[in-house]
Amino acid sequence: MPTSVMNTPTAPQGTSVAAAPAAPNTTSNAPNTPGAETRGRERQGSFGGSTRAKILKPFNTANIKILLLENVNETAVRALQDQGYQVETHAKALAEDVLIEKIKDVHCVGIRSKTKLTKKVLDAAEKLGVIGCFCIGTNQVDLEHAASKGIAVFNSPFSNSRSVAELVIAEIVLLSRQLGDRNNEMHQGIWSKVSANCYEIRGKTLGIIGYGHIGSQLSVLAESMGMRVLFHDVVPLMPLGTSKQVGSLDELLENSDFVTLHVPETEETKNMIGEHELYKMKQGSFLINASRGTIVQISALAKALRSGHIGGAAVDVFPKEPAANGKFFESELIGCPNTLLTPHIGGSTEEAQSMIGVEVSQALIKFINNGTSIGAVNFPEVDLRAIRDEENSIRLCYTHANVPGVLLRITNILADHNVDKQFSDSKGKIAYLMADISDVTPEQIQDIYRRVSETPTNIVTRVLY
Ligand SMILES: NC(=O)C1=CN([C@@H]2O[C@H](COP(=O)(O)OP(=O)(O)OC[C@H]3O[C@@H](n4cnc5c(N)ncnc54)[C@H](O)[C@@H]3O)[C@@H](O)[C@H]2O)C=CC1
Ligand SMILES: O=C(O)C(=O)COP(=O)(O)O
Repeated sequence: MPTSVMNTPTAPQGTSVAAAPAAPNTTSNAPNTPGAETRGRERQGSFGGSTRAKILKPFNTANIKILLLENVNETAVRALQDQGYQVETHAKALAEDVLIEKIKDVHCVGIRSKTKLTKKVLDAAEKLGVIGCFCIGTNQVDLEHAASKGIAVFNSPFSNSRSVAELVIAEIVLLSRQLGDRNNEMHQGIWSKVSANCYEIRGKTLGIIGYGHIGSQLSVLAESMGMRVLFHDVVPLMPLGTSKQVGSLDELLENSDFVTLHVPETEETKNMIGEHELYKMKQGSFLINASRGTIVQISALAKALRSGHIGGAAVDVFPKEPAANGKFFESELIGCPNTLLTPHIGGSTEEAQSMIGVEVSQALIKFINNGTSIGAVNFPEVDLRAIRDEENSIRLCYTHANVPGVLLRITNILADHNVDKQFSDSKGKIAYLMADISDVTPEQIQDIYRRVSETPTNIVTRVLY
């Protein structure tokens, strides 16, 4: 059972904000930064008129350690520091052995698409309670294993969608005009003015595979450029504008001038585009991949480009990407005709990174301070309305195995207390219960904590004051 600042109270001396109980390995009992406290109150507002909402917190927030990797945006660093947390930042992804050492005693880790949080890495994380993916994709995290350890994972589901969609629009025009090749030639001092096989995109058909946040945004932009849009998705979706959902992947491939991929990396999407699919595509058509590198078979694509069957490709993501800027990149696609290669920059804009920083840091703060798991990708989504700002009121957050009989056990533990409100939900093998309890003495808090955390189904028990 992980014991950490985030989940283990010891000897409460009171329940007010300033006198929050010390965590087990706490050396200082300093109160929160006053700024954070005031801001928190403003955010939560008044509660039922005269009574304010209570600012919940996991003990002394200065004890919460956050590790941010891969140059997570400054908006997030500031927001987390404003809460009084200790924040360590790194510009790059860390090598696995370094990560295993660093992650040992942090309560929260923030990553982007490169850091692999595997079972091995997660098992080394003794105190980890929450992960923030400061991106859309969450395939780099072993989500199920994280959930089994009571670790909630949050991402930013759409803050960089527009940036990806705009990049793809640009690439459609660039491929259609062979701009990558012309640009390379000019940089080598070669003047080569050609119009053969260069086209307007007006009236051409764009085939979108995966009509989610990015695919649907792209659909609107492409139609405004005069394109016809077809899409393929595993679920029936409302077509935007005059776009049309087709019945199969093959139908999309056979009828599109441009094919663009916007699916997540899953068992089903790995190697989704190989030789068979490329040769289903029209002669001279174009392929764009800004989803995940494993979705397209690179050797097959290189072959189809060199043979001229595929007229050009724009590839932003690769099965193996260098760990950091300046590291060597190699791919069979280097040197292929009319092929645009970019270093995974689909979501790399100032706007997107700043919005992602705000969005994910807020989700992390809400989970750490309030127990709120709304928006978690691997965890039951649970929230309660604000707790009354009264001494002796607490919030119990209980992550447990999703098996019969648990709620009865918890009800028995809480039977003699005043449970103001309670909500619980489950996802797969785990469940999460939040309960606000009033009029409890410090001794009773200890007793509730001990009895709940000793239940056989316990994964993580936290008490917030
Ligand atoms: N290059 C970059 O920098 C970025 C890449 N991405 C990648 O783009 C992916 C898509 O992003 P969003 O549009 O936000 O995701 P989303 O979850 O909103 O949409 C994905 C769509 O794909 C569909 N889908 C899933 N499996 C499918 C299958 N086998 N066949 C057809 N459709 C399938 C889903 O039903 C859904 O509609 C992300 O998972 C991420 O990997 C996202 C942002 C930036
Ligand atoms: O949002 C995503 O899924 C991306 O692929 C963007 O990744 P990044 O934050 O640029 O490492």
